[in-house]
Amino acid sequence: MPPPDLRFESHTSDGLWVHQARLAFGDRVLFDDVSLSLPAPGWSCLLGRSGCGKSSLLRMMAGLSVSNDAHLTMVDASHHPFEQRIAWMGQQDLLLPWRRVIDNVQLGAVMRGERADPDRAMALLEKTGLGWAARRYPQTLSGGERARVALARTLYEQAPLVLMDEPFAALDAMTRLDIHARACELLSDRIVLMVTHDPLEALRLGDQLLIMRGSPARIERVLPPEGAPPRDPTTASMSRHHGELLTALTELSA
Ligand SMILES: Nc1ncnc2c1ncn2[C@@H]1O[C@H](COP(=O)(O)OP(=O)(O)OP(=O)(O)O)[C@@H](O)[C@H]1O
Repeated sequence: MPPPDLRFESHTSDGLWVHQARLAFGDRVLFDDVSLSLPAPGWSCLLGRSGCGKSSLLRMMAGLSVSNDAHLTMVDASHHPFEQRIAWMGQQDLLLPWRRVIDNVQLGAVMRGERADPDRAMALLEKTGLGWAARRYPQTLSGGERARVALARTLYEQAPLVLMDEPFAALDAMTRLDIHARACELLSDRIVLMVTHDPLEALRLGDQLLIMRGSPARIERVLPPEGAPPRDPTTASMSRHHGELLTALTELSA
């Protein structure tokens, strides 16, 4: 049997735009009339001080209810509704302990009542280096291995837009470097918007860095160092950019 085709046609080659995003809780306006543009394909990393509304913006883009006073418009060239075209990866892997790893990868299809594709799930596990773990249960895996299962599950969803809320925050530095490289390769055909608190992670992965600042917050676009992601974190240029970004973020927090 031929291997499953893991290529992906996004139909969003012109990028994706968010317009007029507004979020308020009562009198407290977190952001208003915020716009951002996400390249397709490409990684955008969203940074900003704690509480400025990064996760809320991501949740709003995912169509989740955040507040009675929350609104945004999302458009891309396809003009298809976004509900079926978004994958989510958060800090918690949300793997079901009573299902084997391969069944966790296919969970979305099962929950939607669709026919699962075990060959495709297996091929994605192989791609994340976890083919050997397909029949294991999640609790028998390390944190880094579980994160790779969650990545395979995200990839299983053929969604052009992948929203990530600090997906690698709980991992140690070496495990993070490894999963950065894998995620970068495997999600290279998607539009990724990732919230992160780690400037180095943003510099390593981002095609663009978006910084939320101010009250109400607005979004500033910062270009990362030259070179294609995943960038080597040990170069002098990365160290310099890391320092500059940390300073900028510290100033924002003052
Ligand atoms: N239901 C709610 N009612 C009132 N305030 C809320 C509600 N949900 C969130 N907030 C507030 O909205 C603000 C933005 O929260 P959000 O989690 O989006 O921030 P964030 O930038 O992602 O923060 P962090 O970086 O710490 O995760 C916070 O101050 C939070 O307390």
